[in-house]
Amino acid sequence: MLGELREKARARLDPVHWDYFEGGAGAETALAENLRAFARLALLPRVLRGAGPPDLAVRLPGAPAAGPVFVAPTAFHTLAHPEGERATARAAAAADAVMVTSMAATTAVADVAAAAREVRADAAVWFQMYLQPRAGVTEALVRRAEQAGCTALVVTADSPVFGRHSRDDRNDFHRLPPGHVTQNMLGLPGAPPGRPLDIAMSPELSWADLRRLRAATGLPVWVKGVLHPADARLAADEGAAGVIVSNHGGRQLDAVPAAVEALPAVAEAVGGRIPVLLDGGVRSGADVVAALALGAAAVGVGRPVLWGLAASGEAGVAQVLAELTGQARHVLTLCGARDCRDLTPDQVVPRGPEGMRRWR
Ligand SMILES: Cc1cc2nc3c(=O)[nH]c(=O)nc-3n(C[C@H](O)[C@H](O)[C@H](O)COP(=O)(O)O)c2cc1C
Ligand SMILES: CC(C)CC(=O)C(=O)O
Repeated sequence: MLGELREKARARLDPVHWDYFEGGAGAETALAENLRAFARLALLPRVLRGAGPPDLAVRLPGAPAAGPVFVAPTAFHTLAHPEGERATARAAAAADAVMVTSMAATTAVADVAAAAREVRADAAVWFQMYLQPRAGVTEALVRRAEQAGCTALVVTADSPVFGRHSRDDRNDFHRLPPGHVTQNMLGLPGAPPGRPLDIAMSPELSWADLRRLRAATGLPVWVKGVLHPADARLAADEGAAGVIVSNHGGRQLDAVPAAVEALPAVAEAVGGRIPVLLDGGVRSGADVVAALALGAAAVGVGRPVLWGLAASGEAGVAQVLAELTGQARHVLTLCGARDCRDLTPDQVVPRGPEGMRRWR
């Protein structure tokens, strides 16, 4: 089903925009590995545990009762569908999925949050941001997110520079076509009148900037793009609400491991002090359950949401979230789990003859 939506999206989209959504950095090794790494994993169910139908609700800072699948932040949804992020937000709210809206969204955060709340008064919308070096910009964005009613901030830390997306270079796709605007970037300090401020990436950022952000807001602050266990430990020390293990869908450093391969060491380093989320390559309920068993509290999906949106707007995103959540429920039941936390890392083994080695 996801495959069908993907093909429908490909057929509908301008090939240049398809390449932007679908592509990765460099040779697209990390992008491919995100999928291959899940394919290399098998699940070991437990039996006769009297578990009953699983309870899928997860409890996170900024989302007290959401499903285990969230919408990872992706830019430029109006390129996929005229209703853009509003359609995504409505589908996410209806599915109890946290929507992380991007600072590079083509709909203002206030409008994204309002669309979600039309569907559910307590819908969780989080705001993703790249900390901005220009004075006052980050603060202004934080105020907008707070005023919009966002319940958490997500700081993307894996982007000290823009990733080099080979397909975008080939297509010379480096700015939005007329009619599409990064609405969050309008009217900020330094923005040209009537035009959005360019998003800046800065290699100068440090934990001190995260500290400043935390001092400037009462919202929980997640750190996205953590792969090294030592950084996960630092994030916990620094008071982050949680970390998101992610290689940015293979769009930043191409030499990194698959997200799910980085997850176990991060979960171990954090030792339950803060929740760990994961995104990158999640395409099935079995992928969701494998990540939960390896220590994720919930998992994000990026491209599948864009496929749904491009294929059929809000209904397409709803289909993607329903499919993944429905599969996850089925797989949890087959694994004998009561809920999303009732799984252990020993229930995930490598596929192939080596998989069961530890029990021999
Ligand atoms: C088209 C596209 C745009 C993205 N834009 C952002 C963004 O604005 N901010 C961000 O933190 N991550 C961004 N990401 C990364 C996603 O949040 C997420 O890490 C990734 O898509 C997960 O992998 P998946 O697409 O395999 O599910 C983007 C990813 C894609 C595919
Ligand atoms: C506007 C970009 C910075 C969005 C992004 O993070 C990406 O395309 O991966």
